[in-house]
Amino acid sequence: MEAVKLRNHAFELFNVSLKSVTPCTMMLNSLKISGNILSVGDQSYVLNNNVHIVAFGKAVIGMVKTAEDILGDHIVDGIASIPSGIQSTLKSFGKWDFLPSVTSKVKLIEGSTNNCPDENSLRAAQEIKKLVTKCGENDIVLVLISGGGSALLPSPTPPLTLQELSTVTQMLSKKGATIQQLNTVRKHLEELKGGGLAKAAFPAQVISLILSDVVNNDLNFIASGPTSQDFTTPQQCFDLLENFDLLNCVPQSVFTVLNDRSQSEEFKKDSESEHTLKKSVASFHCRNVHNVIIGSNVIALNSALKYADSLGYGTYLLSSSVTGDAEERGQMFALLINYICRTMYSKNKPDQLLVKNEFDLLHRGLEKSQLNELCKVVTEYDQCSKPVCILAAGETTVNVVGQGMGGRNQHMVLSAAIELNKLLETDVLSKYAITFLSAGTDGQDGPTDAAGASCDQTLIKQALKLNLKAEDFLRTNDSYTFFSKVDAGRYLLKTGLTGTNVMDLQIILISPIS
Ligand SMILES: Nc1ncnc2c1ncn2[C@@H]1O[C@H](COP(=O)(O)OP(=O)(O)OP(=O)(O)O)[C@@H](O)[C@H]1O
Ligand SMILES: O=C(O)[C@H](O)CO
Repeated sequence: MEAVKLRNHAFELFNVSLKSVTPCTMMLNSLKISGNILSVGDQSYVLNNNVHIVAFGKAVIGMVKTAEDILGDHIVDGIASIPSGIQSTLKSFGKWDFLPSVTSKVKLIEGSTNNCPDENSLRAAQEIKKLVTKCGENDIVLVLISGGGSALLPSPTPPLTLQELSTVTQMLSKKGATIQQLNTVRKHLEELKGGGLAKAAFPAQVISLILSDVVNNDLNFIASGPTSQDFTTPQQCFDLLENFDLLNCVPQSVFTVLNDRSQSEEFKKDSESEHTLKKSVASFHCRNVHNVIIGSNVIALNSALKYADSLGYGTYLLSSSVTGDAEERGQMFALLINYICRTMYSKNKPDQLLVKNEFDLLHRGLEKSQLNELCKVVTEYDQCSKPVCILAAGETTVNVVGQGMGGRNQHMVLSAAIELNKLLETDVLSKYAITFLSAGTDGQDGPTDAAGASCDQTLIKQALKLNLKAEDFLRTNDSYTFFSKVDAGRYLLKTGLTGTNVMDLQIILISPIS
């Protein structure tokens, strides 16, 4: 019973954190209007029925809606490239405040099912390019960007085709490339990325409002930095393809595009310095651009912490930038759960297994100071009989080798569950109710209909009773099938597309069994 209560709490915490990152709230905090003056951060713009909206990403539909509420008749026209099915999902969840009015001047184009660029998103990207290209210096181009923007703004440089672009990005993603690596390649294979949109919009005044889904909020990589100056090079793309052993697999046109780009003026060495000409060309086009990050996972984490506190948990924020291999991170979280249980169980008495646990965690990248602090707070919570809530967030990667269905969150949770099952042998875990949840705030983990999954220390044993061997599902990247089968799929978290996107959240809840 206790475990089910914790699982429900974890789902609630996740939903609360989603609410805190609704695009509407963040847009209202960022755009201020007084008379005909629009203020965005420290910049002001004169409004004169001169605003053109272009938007792309999983969270931009709600951003468009709020921009319309704020700017009203100043909006002339607009195009938004949004994920397939998002309007009907938002309607079915009653999220009317995310939906632009039927008389909206912004044309919504749905595309890129499962984050794969398609003809619809290609058309949206072409229309976006056309719209910004016709804008002059008195026009304001309001660019609304969120994660998923790369797939929703495909602009392959000929002779590369849309299909070939998809193939290359999927190959890299499945090999476990980070979003920075993936988007480095996209920036050199596509026209509108890496500052390309800013270039097309020049000389208009460009305001980019960006909801971050990238660790450390690096502008250059969110949706492949369409309005920010790029500092990567075609050579880096060759190196990446080589490192991932893909040089012999990618289509010939990839080499054509990268080679052409290497030879272009932008990348020729400036004879006077080691800098490339590219920097000055790009900074020229970006000088009219005001890029503003309007929100990130820190907001989501803080609201979850607050809610956990109101439920009576003692809370601790572990990290807002969890990266690395999902399977390894899953093991790390399991060890961390065990470490916390041991810390509480040992009541400050010498405990050799605790020392070993700490050593393992240090080995997996957690810092000594962090573990000391964690021990201290957990002991305090235990002394006043508080259950514990640890939160983390970020984006991991998976080296997909199998043919199964899954996503990085479900993969991580399955890996954690396997490790917890092994740790159960040490006997301390059985004295605590625990839940571990990892889920994507966009509501879609990989190409599945689940946002993520949760587990406790009994999951693997339950699966074994059904003749399901968790290790096999992990090896074949089939975590979704696994979670769908155990306990009638109750460990899966299904939110539908959420209309926001600030990476993934991890939630650990631990409570002593009374
Ligand atoms: N069967 C699978 N098992 C585990 N992970 C998978 C599987 N298939 C895909 N993935 C992982 O899912 C991720 C891609 O999912 P998706 O396209 O939804 O990315 P995303 O990061 O959520 O998108 P964006 O950042 O653009 O919003 C990659 O990390 C990929 O390795
Ligand atoms: O669209 C993308 O490139 C990713 O979501 C990172 O922003």
